[in-house]
Amino acid sequence: MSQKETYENPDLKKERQNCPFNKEEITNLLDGGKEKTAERKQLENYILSDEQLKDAVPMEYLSHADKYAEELRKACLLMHKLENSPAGQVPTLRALMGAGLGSAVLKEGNPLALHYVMFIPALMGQGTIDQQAKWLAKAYNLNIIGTYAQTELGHGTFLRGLETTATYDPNTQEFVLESPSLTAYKWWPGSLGKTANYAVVMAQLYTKGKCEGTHPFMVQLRDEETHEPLPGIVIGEIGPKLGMNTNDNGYLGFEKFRIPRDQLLMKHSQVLEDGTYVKPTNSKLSYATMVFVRVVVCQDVTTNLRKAVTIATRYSCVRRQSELKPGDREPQVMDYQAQQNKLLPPLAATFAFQLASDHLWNLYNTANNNIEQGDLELLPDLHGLSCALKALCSSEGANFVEVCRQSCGGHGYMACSNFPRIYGQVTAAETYEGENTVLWLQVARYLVKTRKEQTGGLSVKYLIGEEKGPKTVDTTLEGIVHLYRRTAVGLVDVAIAELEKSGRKGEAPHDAWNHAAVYLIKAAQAHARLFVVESFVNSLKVGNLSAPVRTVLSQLCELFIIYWLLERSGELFFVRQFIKKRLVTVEFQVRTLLYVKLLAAIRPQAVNLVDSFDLRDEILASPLGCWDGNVYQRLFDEAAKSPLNQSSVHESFHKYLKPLLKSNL
Ligand SMILES: CC/C=C\C/C=C\C/C=C\C/C=C\CCC(=O)SCCNC(=O)CCNC(=O)[C@H](O)C(C)(C)COP(=O)(O)OP(=O)(O)OC[C@H]1O[C@@H](n2cnc3c(N)ncnc32)[C@H](O)[C@@H]1OP(=O)(O)O
Ligand SMILES: Cc1cc2nc3c(=O)[nH]c(=O)nc-3n(C[C@H](O)[C@H](O)[C@H](O)COP(=O)(O)OP(=O)(O)OC[C@H]3O[C@@H](n4cnc5c(N)ncnc54)[C@H](O)[C@@H]3O)c2cc1C
Repeated sequence: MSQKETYENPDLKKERQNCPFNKEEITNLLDGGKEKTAERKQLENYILSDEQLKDAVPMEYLSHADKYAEELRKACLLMHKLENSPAGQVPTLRALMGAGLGSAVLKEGNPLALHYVMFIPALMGQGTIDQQAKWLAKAYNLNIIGTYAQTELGHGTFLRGLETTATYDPNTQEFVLESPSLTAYKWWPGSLGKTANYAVVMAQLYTKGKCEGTHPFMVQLRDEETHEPLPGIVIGEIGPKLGMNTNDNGYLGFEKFRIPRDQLLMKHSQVLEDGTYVKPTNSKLSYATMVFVRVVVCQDVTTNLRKAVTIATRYSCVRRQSELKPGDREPQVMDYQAQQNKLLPPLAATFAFQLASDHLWNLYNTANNNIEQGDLELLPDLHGLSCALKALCSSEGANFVEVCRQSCGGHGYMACSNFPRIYGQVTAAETYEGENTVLWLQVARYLVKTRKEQTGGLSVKYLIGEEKGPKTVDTTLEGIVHLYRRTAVGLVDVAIAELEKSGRKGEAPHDAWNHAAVYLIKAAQAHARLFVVESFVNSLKVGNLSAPVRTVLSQLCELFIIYWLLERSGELFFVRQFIKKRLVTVEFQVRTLLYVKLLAAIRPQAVNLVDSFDLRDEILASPLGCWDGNVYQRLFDEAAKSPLNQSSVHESFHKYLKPLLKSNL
């Protein structure tokens, strides 16, 4: 392991004895190879050995403004360290922006995240070669710091409803940016409040008196020297949030603010000098930056889930409570089947989500390269799958993190457990980059279209043509994946039937769509789950895995597939043919038995599995999850840091409590 302590909790020590598989093999698998693991470890040593990047006091004890200042200090220091990073700049940046290494230093969100996660990608995806030449080097060198300003006070989801206008003035060859109402103010963009001095701003483009829809504009917001907002720019921070409090989300208004014509990012559409508008090949190309972020969010929430599962699993093997066998020593809480039922499905989910996210990342790269060559064929499938997996990983991830917190009892409720921060991050991903319900409906639109038109991309091929596979109960893994497939197809058909029923009643298509939302969302979720389980099963068929690693991963795969089936059993009842054939009842009896057996089979390997994630204590940032299992001492040490413990009697006693006590005498 990366950290060997002198103390090791005896229960954890026992858990780690006789591990039947090579932990490093799993670590390498998750990192993407032995060399990548070595590179990651080297980078972690480089960053985490720097004393200046350590917190003097826990962040919870700082004011809102001090938290921001402290995190900005560390974020800037990290950028200075980039230059000499042993891992090279790009891998270092990737590690520093997300929930892994970066979160060990910047626990409540990186004030520079949006610059790298959205501003630079927007420039690359939306700017012409000339525009990239003008801005990209400046952005990479941090001569300018940007964000992505799209959401407004009045609209986040419905982009066609955005109110900010950019009106072309051919006389001066400028665009005039304007916020025509309070609800037109940009509201939410990360880093906008205090950090960024530039932004890619999405605004309704008007030229020759006609609105051409939302387009991206490169806009300077603050003076490069003084950092004061430029005249015509109204800017500020929106205040404390449930989590991510050092991402300085902000607001922004425009008062007839002028920018040159060539600051419309013109890779896909242009406005010529005389104001002539040149259309893009596909109007949704201006949404491409969001697609990229949806893809990386899947990876990010998976890393966060891994942290939560590691903390909860180690703690559950250290924690002893109650009585299992009368008269015996109190058992490790992990030995309760109920606790295994809480923790082993999320443990399995970390593998399932990572494998599906890897698949999505590959699709993104292929589709993006094709788009660069003018071939948009993969775009609908990429949009459908990125929406589906972003919504699935973030919603299931947030639920699982909460279960992990609950599994740690009272101590899980402490801020220092790190669950509040992890939850704050994962649940934010349910909302940002497309609110999940809205994304499910986008997925459903793609599924319905595919099923009806019998044409679609690779991820929806199963909806085209006749259903293949066994029609009766088949208890093999393939058989159960087929049940997922039949459910997914069945739910799309149920949704279509519902739409057609409304149509026959004379409802307009948009009303029919609204009235079928419950079915449409269920169909979209079943599709996403099918994709995840298929990726998991297929990944285990290929790959150079040793027999012991294949065995434990297969157990996790089977457990996860059955867990979801049991959890979502209600959905099977929507598919009429399942009930007719009594398939549901028989399947459940068989599966529940197997699920319980799998819990017992995986239980002894739980600590070894989370150890193989190889997450350093600094990244877990929780006394409950440390490698050494010295939970109680560490909780005491954390309590000692409370400002209320710096004196035996707090001054407020004399001010408020003492007079009150006296008055009662
Ligand atoms: C490494 C670390 C990673 C991450 C974490 C680190 C830090 C995190 C810190 C901060 C958070 C980071 C980022 C958050 C930033 C944001 O939140 S930015 C704002 C994001 N906003 C949204 O996502 C808005 C959601 N809304 C939409 O996307 C759209 O409005 C809509 C899709 C819901 C609807 O758009 P419409 O124009 O109305 O379209 P439609 O009529 O429904 O559909 C028309 C057709 O267009 C297709 N389509 C829609 N979107 C896309 C797309 N993106 N790509 C391709 N195609 C698209 C749709 O499928 C329809 O096709 P048809 O063939 O059926 O007509
Ligand atoms: C932490 C965080 C960071 C963010 N960072 C950025 C950023 O950097 N840049 C940026 O531009 N934005 C950012 N955002 C904004 C974010 O992208 C939006 O909040 C998000 O897209 C949701 O939009 P909304 O707030 O308008 O929600 P709404 O759309 O108002 O959602 C409210 C409810 O209405 C429902 N609803 C809306 N439309 C439909 C529909 N068509 N059918 C059915 N139900 C519907 C939703 O499901 C939801 O339940 C951030 C948000 C958060 C929380």
